[in-house]
Amino acid sequence: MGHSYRGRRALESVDTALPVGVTALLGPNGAGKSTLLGVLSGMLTPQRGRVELNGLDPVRDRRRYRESLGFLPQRFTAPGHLSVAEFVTVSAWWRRVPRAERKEAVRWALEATGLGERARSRVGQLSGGMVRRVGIAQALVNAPPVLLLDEPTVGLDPRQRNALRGVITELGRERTVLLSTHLTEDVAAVADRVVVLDEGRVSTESTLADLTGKADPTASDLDEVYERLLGVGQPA
Ligand SMILES: Nc1ncnc2c1ncn2[C@@H]1O[C@H](COP(=O)(O)OP(=O)(O)OP(=O)(O)O)[C@@H](O)[C@H]1O
Repeated sequence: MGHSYRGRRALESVDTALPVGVTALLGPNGAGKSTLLGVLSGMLTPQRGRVELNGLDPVRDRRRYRESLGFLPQRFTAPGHLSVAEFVTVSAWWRRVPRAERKEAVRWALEATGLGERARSRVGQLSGGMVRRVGIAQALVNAPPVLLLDEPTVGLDPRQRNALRGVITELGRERTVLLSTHLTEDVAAVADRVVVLDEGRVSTESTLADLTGKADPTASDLDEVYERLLGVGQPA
């Protein structure tokens, strides 16, 4: 599938299937990562080709499509007057978490993102990193089979980044997680597979082990491979 903004091609032709597990989406600035995640989330409609998620079409099956995924957009915002718990509860309602399960779902999502203590804080009074965590909590709240996370670790402090990596690894055991990142540390810590986008095309699609020739590659192993693949040095 492909996508253009006012005639300018941002995604050329991407044809990929996403298995269960964590796939990291890598690529230089402007490669089309956010556009791809936007199209997969159903927020952007591809001008060419189609998207399907477990047999669901984002337009034809709008409601069920939305319920089967969680999406953290690159520029996540939330109404400042709501408390963290209120906002995540509204997200749970929107994604049709049954009323009887909503409280527990919100508790779990806030716990997973380290927001348990901030449940009553107003979103408008939180720091940038905290708002990012709220964005991750709303993506997780219905424990969807597919999670799309656009740069989830940006703005998080090191402790939270590590905690979130643990949560993502856990979620990836049974779900499909696609996350974009510029940090090879994120990739080494959580990913099973890597998709590299370059100028709107998939230039590489591989397991981490095949890509690096190592069973348990480190971030610097990945930096080396990345440099070789794109000839651009480290991810921007
Ligand atoms: N709303 C928009 N209107 C016009 N052009 C856009 C828009 N959003 C993105 N683009 C263009 O589409 C291309 C792909 O952008 P995209 O944000 O998908 O890349 P990215 O890989 O996520 O980049 P980054 O790593 O910087 O976040 C870029 O050339 C960008 O300038």
